[in-house]
Amino acid sequence: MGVILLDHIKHAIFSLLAFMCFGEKLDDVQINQIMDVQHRALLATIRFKILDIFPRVGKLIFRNRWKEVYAIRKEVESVFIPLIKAKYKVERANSEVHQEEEEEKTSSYVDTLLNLELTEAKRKLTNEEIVSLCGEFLGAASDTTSTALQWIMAYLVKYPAIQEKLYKEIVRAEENRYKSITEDLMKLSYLKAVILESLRRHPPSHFLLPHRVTEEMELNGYALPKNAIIYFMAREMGLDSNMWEDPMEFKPERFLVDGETFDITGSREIKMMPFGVGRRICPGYDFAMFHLEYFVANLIWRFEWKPVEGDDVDLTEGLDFTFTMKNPLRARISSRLN
Ligand code: HEM
Repeated sequence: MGVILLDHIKHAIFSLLAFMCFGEKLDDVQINQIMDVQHRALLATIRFKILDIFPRVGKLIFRNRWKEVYAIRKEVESVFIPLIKAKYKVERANSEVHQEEEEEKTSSYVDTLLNLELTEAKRKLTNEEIVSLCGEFLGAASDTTSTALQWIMAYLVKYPAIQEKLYKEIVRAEENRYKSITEDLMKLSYLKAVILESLRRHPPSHFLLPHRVTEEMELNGYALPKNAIIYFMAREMGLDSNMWEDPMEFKPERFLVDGETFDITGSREIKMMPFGVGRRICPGYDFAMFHLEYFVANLIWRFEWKPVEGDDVDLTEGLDFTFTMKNPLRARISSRLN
């Protein structure tokens, strides 16, 4: 039969991100509630894209759609604001009593936002502004990371030799007992190569966010007028046969070049851009890489993953918010600890 992995991946990633965002270990009921409202808010941004095009006239013509947008926004606020207010109370109590201890504690995203002072406006952020920023954080981080993790696991299920090689690297690191989990992960070059190869083959976003040309210019003989909107084709870059040998093949070894670390930020050379590059690069790329390394290392270290009999692991892409697996990964999992 096998387990369908996607729901578990989504729940695990979302729980971690909600902890980073609100600084609380929320229970499953709260996590499901945030996931649900966040999902519907994201769907609304896609369904109601037209409202961006004619914001003023649209308010009259599409009155009912605007009502729906406000309703979903109110729902998001009703879930997020109590969590923000709870943080606010803790902040105040702590700053009155233990200011020094507080400085040493790890902050959540909401803590940072509560402390932020808008220097020009000389004010703090409102609760509603914090809700929007938390929504952006969870929206940008959750689907992308879950999608990437599912693709990586799909390749490891499909290619047992690659899974075995990765497992051996993880076990070696365990035996060597590096100082901390972060240090362990940094030394696992094959793990990093597997993740990079999967991001090259299946970047969760095929296009980056739209970028606007700020001044008229010429690029490779093409005239780009001021204010033109540019879409970068991230997926095509990773599959360019001028850059990559056998681009359709899954070969993590291509990222193991003489102990060199591949520069995902593209500051030396741009060969692929699953996170974008330059000034607008994904601000969470380092987090995302760390989370992927952490989850993949632990899932492979603890369990052996096999395809379901008669299922060859279908790598066809389908579109959700990101480019995910059309047929979600199913796998047979057995503990390696027996
Ligand atoms: C595998 C996981 C991820 C992938 C593939 C990914 C990819 C991207 C891409 C392609 C962009 C657009 C860059 C551009 O237009 O130049 C972007 C933007 C963004 N990402 Fe990520 N991302 C991931 C995870 C994360 C995480 C974990 C966070 C937060 C902790 C995050 C927060 C953001 C934000 C806030 C933006 C918008 C930045 C802006 O408007 O300039 N992302 N991401």
